[in-house]
Amino acid sequence: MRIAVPNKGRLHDPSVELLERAGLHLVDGADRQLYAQTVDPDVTVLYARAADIPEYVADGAADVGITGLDQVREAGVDLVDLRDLDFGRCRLVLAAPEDDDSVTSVADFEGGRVATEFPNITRRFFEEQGVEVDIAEVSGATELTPHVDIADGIVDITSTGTTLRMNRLEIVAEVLQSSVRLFAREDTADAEKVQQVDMALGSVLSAEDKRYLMMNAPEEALDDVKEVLPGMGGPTVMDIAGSDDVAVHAVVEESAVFETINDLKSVGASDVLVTEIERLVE
Ligand SMILES: Nc1ncnc2c1ncn2[C@@H]1O[C@H](COP(=O)(O)OP(=O)(O)OP(=O)(O)O)[C@@H](O)[C@H]1O
Ligand SMILES: O=P(O)(O)OC[C@H]1O[C@H](OP(=O)(O)OP(=O)(O)O)[C@H](O)[C@@H]1O
Ligand SMILES: [Mg+2]
Repeated sequence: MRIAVPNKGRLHDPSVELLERAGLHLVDGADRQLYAQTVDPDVTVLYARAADIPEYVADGAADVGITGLDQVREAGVDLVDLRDLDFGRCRLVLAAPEDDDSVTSVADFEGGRVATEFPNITRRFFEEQGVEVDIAEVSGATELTPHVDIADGIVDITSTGTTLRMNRLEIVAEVLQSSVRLFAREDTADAEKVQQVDMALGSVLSAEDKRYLMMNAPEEALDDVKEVLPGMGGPTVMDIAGSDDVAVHAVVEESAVFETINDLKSVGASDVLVTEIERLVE
């Protein structure tokens, strides 16, 4: 099975890190190679540009791919969106110069010109809105084009909004919300290996916002301890040799840890350890 992974750009590092954390260690994963083997002899990584990954998966060069939803929509291929991997979160927006009052709505662009690295998404967006525009395809620095009379506005990626602000552009409309996903083809989505990879990636994401709590508690405090533990299922309780205390282990939402520890202390728990969880297969 072959996974297409961004070879460079901002998606490369987090994609590789996620695979590593999922246990799919790259054994000859030197950067900028075309292929890398993983610890699973049946799983190979194919490095490709984020923008080419949708085609690679659609054509069968890879079985699954990790890339942005924006790239899949732009490529216009029909892939199965298996899982949101929770990074590369951004929005594609239509934006225009702050000081240009002639383009403050989508309809204002009628007969105008829009510069973008995403011509297909942009064309579909304006078609759906029933607005006719010329599209100028550019390959970078899109934000400059309205200031040099190449376009009236742009369709481009924004996340923090810094780039738009720096270029004195304001958002006119949202075109697409994107994030990085695991994509498969219709005919690979149910394959056993694909499901295993999907589950492994999912187990990393599920573990991210959880913590593993370990503590000691007097046996008679056990009911109170259980009461204040909001965890998944019941806690694991173990005898401690030569002690009247028991050891209690539980998985707790990270957001609840602070409050839970205070509650645990007040019902008599001691020696509370909080650790991160690498993976959680539910
Ligand atoms: N500012 C951002 N915040 C969050 N995600 C982003 C941002 N910019 C881009 N992305 C996501 O990352 C994807 C790839 O962007 P990136 O800039 O790494 O690639 P690229 O510019 O095509 O790289 P290159 O041209 O160097 O191969 C985008 O399609 C989008 O899904
Ligand atoms: O809202 P912001 O946080 O400012 O992010 C938006 C910017 O991020 C991306 O560029 P990137 O940094 O990937 O540079 P690139 O143009 O070289 O791809 C995108 O093309 C925008 O220019
Ligand atoms: Mg970029």
